[in-house]
Amino acid sequence: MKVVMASDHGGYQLANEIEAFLQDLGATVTHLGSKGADSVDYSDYGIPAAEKVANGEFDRGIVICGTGIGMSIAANKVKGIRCALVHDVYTARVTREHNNSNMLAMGARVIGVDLAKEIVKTWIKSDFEGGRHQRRIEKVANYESQ
Ligand SMILES: O=C(CO)[C@H](O)[C@H](O)[C@H](O)COP(=O)(O)O
Repeated sequence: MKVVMASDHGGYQLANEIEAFLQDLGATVTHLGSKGADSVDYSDYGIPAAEKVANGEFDRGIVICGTGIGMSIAANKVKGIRCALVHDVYTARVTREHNNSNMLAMGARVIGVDLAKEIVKTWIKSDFEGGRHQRRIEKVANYESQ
């Protein structure tokens, strides 16, 4: 699986941990940055990451800022992106099964490294169930296309 990552100054430390963790899981990871403590704007990193998922260059995207909120809002502005802001293992699984989320957002100022790794592992390994959920995400996609 090819995964693109993005973070800002609030998320880069957790993002570095998650990048290594994803590689241990067997994923091919590209981290667009930012990778340091200098203050940056999450939109400058989150939107390019989302575009690379939307255009098929990457299978999934993981974006991390202080809260995860800015990154998730930015990513979800890109057509075709279903970015889920997740801070627990249950919704990590269900957002794959029900929403077919193609991006995951987390807040490094909200959760710790161990929980973030559990969330990422669950999200990577869970599959979309289709059926009634396909109909629902299609309705969202149709609205997005108007
Ligand atoms: O959480 C975020 C956006 O939703 C960002 O990661 C920022 O860290 C947050 O907005 C705080 O920004 P600051 O410049 O570090 O105060």
